[in-house]
Amino acid sequence: MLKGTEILSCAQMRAIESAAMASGEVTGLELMERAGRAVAGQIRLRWPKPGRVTVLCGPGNNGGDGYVVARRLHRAGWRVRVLGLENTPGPDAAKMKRLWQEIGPILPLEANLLPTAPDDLIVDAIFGIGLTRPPEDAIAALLTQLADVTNPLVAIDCPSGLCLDSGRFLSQIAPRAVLTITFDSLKTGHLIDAGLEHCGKVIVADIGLSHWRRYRQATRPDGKDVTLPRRITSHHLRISDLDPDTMQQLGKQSSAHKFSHGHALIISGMAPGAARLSARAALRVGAGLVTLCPEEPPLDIPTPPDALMRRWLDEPEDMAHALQDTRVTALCIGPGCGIDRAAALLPPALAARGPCVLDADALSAIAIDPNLWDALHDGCVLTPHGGEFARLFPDLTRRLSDIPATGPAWSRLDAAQEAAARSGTCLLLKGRDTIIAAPFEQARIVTSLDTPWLATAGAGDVLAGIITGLLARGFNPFDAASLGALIHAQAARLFGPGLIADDLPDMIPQVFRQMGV
Ligand SMILES: NC(=O)C1=CN([C@@H]2O[C@H](COP(=O)(O)OP(=O)(O)OC[C@H]3O[C@@H](n4cnc5c(N)ncnc54)[C@H](O)[C@@H]3O)[C@@H](O)[C@H]2O)[C@@H](O)CC1
Ligand SMILES: [K+]
Repeated sequence: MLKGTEILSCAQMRAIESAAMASGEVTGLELMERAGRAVAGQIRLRWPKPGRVTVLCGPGNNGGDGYVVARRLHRAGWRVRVLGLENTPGPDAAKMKRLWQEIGPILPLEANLLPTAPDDLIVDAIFGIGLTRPPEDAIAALLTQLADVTNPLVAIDCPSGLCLDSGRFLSQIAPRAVLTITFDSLKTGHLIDAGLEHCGKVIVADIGLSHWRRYRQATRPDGKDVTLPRRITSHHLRISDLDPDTMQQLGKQSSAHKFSHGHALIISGMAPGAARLSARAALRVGAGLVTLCPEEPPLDIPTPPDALMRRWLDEPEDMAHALQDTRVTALCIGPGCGIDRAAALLPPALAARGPCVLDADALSAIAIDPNLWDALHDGCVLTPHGGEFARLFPDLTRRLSDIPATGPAWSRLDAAQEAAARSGTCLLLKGRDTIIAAPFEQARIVTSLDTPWLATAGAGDVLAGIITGLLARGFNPFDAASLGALIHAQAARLFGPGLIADDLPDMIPQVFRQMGV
């Protein structure tokens, strides 16, 4: 079963930590020592020669981790400066602070004391998952300055000011880390919105909590009650997460024939190149047959690929007629279609209630016609980019653009999940942090920060085609959309610079080979 790596919310992380401590098998102090040890270890791995480091320690346990890092780097021969706060932190952090004070002083946590030498490392241990409101006064000034420094910045749990539930900054200006070390699991904010860009490389350190992540009993056998972690609701999906069943399903069996892999119809319209890109992608991803459906009679169209079939589809009745063929297993409407043509063809297309990708002009048509909206069903996959999402869900987009005053801030993940619930369809919100949400399902995130060349005309048409091809082959909408996003990003990654949308479908065989399909 397609799954991915669990992502936790901050509340889930806290619940797991509480469950671990309530068990009596580990203390908060021990967890803090493990966390600090993991961070110091990662720093020494990447900067093997001891240098100079300034550790910025905030008011809570994130700061406590910072004091552990300071102690451990000092022990490893680093020249360590610590900037911290006077107010007494919680008991564990206070203990770690005292242990550091036996080694060295604590300077005030002020912007003017940031290092001036450009090579000095900075460890950001000001705020982690405990940030609940925008930083103020001296800390706000320090974060502003921190956003400007060019020194390598290592963040403990996250760059300070980031809301780890939403990936949005509660501070006005955000520091940018080269390396972030987080604990036990990724949090949503590492993967979406500004967090994706500002965390740098994210390392997940195992601090021995995984047992309690799976823990589901309210009372342990020894009679102790523990706080239950809430259900895991989202996953990060990467090529390495694919399971043998999915890979087998992506492959083709020697006994199968073309109809075993479905038949996709791709509606073409005023910009036929877009639909051809979708159709080519649907073929490459393994649909048995793909038919391009233009509005003019396709008497003599010499455009490749020759493997494409063509069928004239003009009036709504033509669509209804085409969908009576039970061998048609998926439909794609939107790329280059034209809003009027999409609006005319959508009623019979949706009435057939088969698997269907709705992209581009189909989304614009749905945004202005409540009847089309009402006809959506759970076989549909909506694939909006930010602008199309804003037309479909203006209120959700407004919430995303409001400056958050408290954490957890409303996130792109929240928006995609709410949109999927409202529409009753699977929804794929495109971006470098593509979010795939389906009603009553866990959401998935596919990241592609390292594929800037995907920002090119036609890339979305290819994605729509890949998903349509996978739907045609029998993948359910949630899996088809998730795998589609994954294959699409990997195709761009493998091609690299110079990519145009036409290249993407032809990279799919290489993606499959790399996956081991
Ligand atoms: N969850 C876990 O399993 C573990 C967490 N650890 C660390 O503990 C951190 C969480 O610690 P805390 O809960 O103490 O929270 P933080 O250390 O992230 O934040 C410190 C405190 O600052 C206060 N605060 C929030 N917003 C503020 C603002 N704008 N201005 C001033 N003060 C503000 C809050 O009261 C919060 O408790 C994690 O990020 C991680 O670094 C580790 O020590 C070990 C294990
Ligand atoms: K931090």
